[in-house]
This record gives sequence, structure tokens and C-alpha cells, in this order.
Amino acid sequence: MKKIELGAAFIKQNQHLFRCPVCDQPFSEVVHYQLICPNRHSFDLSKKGTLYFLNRSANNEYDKQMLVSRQRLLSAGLFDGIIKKVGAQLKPEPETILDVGCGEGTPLARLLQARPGNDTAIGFDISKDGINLATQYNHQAFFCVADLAHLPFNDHVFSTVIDLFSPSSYSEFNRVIKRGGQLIKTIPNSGYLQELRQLLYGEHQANSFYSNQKVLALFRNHYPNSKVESLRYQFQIPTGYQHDLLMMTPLHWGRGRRQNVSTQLDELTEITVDVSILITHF
Ligand SMILES: C[S@@+](CC[C@H](N)C(=O)[O-])C[C@H]1O[C@@H](n2cnc3c(N)ncnc32)[C@H](O)[C@@H]1O
Ligand SMILES: [Zn+2]
Repeated sequence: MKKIELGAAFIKQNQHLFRCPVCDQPFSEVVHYQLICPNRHSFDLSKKGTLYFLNRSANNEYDKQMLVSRQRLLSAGLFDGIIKKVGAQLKPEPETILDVGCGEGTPLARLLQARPGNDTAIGFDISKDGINLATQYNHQAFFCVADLAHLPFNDHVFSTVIDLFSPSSYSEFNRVIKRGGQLIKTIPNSGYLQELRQLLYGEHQANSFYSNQKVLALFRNHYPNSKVESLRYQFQIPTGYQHDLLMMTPLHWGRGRRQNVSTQLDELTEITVDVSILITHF
């Protein structure tokens, strides 16, 4: 089946999940390849079977090159430890999953690969390049371009919302998560990609270290009963992926960056993944 047909089948079957980002009304019709709301605002599926919900162009620090590099490293398994831990939080029964700021789609693809195959899953990102890359995967998830500050989804429809390294909008998350559902957010800890930080910024620069304390405190403020799980592992960088590691995060253009690190970069064989996984139930 063509991608646009798969997208049309998804929105027909799951129309109840979506609401119009212009007037906030639940969509009332799917006609051909179009979602239409009661106020006649309409959104067309692209050839790739995705929807575009932004009503203004969005600036994004994640350009296509970064997303391609991220896809290469994630496909090589960089985040598999995180994905396994997130997957362990899901129920064995079918879930309705939303991946917030899904980027180029690899984490959601790999999460779903390890599931029985009965979930309903949507990934969205503000980056159109990210969403286009995500559609290269041949899997069951539906992808759209949207802003996490104004979600095009109805109230209390998702059983699990995941947010891996992306910004958050807790009022919107609270609105779309079902009672009995959960929010799983992953944030970097100070050791995250530390070998790369030290290579780029030396030992004592502000950028050499990362603190997640503010993000963690805000999460705890919103969800005092949340639990926090730490996860730290070493990833063996496959030969030829060192440059992708440099390109996949905004670290590569950070202030105070040292120049001419390519020889040392080529010699990097291991990288630390060090994260906190924040989980709260509704
Ligand atoms: C660090 S990346 C994480 C991507 C993906 N979750 C991953 O783990 O590879 C942060 C993502 O958040 C997205 N993002 C930033 N602001 C956003 C917004 N307002 N709405 C939706 N996505 C946003 C970026 O485009 C980017 O893809
Ligand atoms: Zn509308």
C-alpha cells in the first residue's frame, strides 16, 4: 500500500485522537486525504502519509544533517538501552502512544519493534525534515509535524506519552494523557556524551559539563509522586560513525568549541550514555 493510503487508513481509524489546532474542535470528517473540522479547517495528508499542523513556519536548531547523523547512530544502537528501559514501563496490552519531539523517528520505530504490534502510535516533531526521515521506516506509527506547545490531539486519549530529550509542555501533556496513563521523560545526566564534551571544550569550560537540575526540579514540581530511574552505559562507536556523533547534537556548534579535533575524534571508540528516566502516572 502507498504511504498516503496507509496514512489515510490511520486517520480514518483514529480520527478521535486528533483535534483542529486552529479552533481546538475535534475533527469531524475524513474526506479522501483530508481531515476536516466542524469549522471547515482542513489538513491534507502529504504523499508520505504525514500531516502538517503548524500554522506558521518554525525555526529549529535541528537541521537535516544533524537528524541524518542522529538516525545513523540511533540505528546503530546508541539509545537501545534507553528504549529497552522505556519499553519495560509499557503494559503488555495495546497502548496508545505519543512520542513528543520524535525527531527522525528511530526511537519510536525500535520501541514498537519490541512490542506485540497492536499499539496505536503517533510521533510528531516541529521539524519537517525529521518527520520526512521518520517516514522511511516501514512501521505502524503515524507521523505529523506539530508544536508540543499546542497539541493537535484530543483530551485524555493517550495511555503513554514519551519525551526523549525534547522540550515539554506539561499543561498539554496533562490534557492529552488518559487517566491511568503515564508520562515517561528522558533527560541527559552530567555524564551524557562526556567524552565528546571534553574533546570539544576541554576539561574546565562551562560546556564541558551538563546539569539537568532545573528540568528535574520542574518535573518534580509538576509531579511530586514521580519516580526517577538512572541509566548509564558505554556505547562502542562503530568505525566511521565518529563524525555523526559530533553532528547529532547542538554540541558541535556550541560556544567556546575547540577547533581541529578531527584526529582525536577519529580515535574515540566509546561514548557514555547517562540519563535519568522520569516516570509519572495519571
Ligand atoms: C534532542 S532532539 C530529540 C529527538 C528524539 N526524541 C531523539 O531522542 O532522538 C529534540 C527534538 O525536539 C524537537 N522540538 C523542539 N521544539 C519542539 C516543539 N516546540 N514542538 C515539537 N518538537 C520540538 C526538535 O525538532 C528535535 O527533533
Ligand atoms: Zn478548526
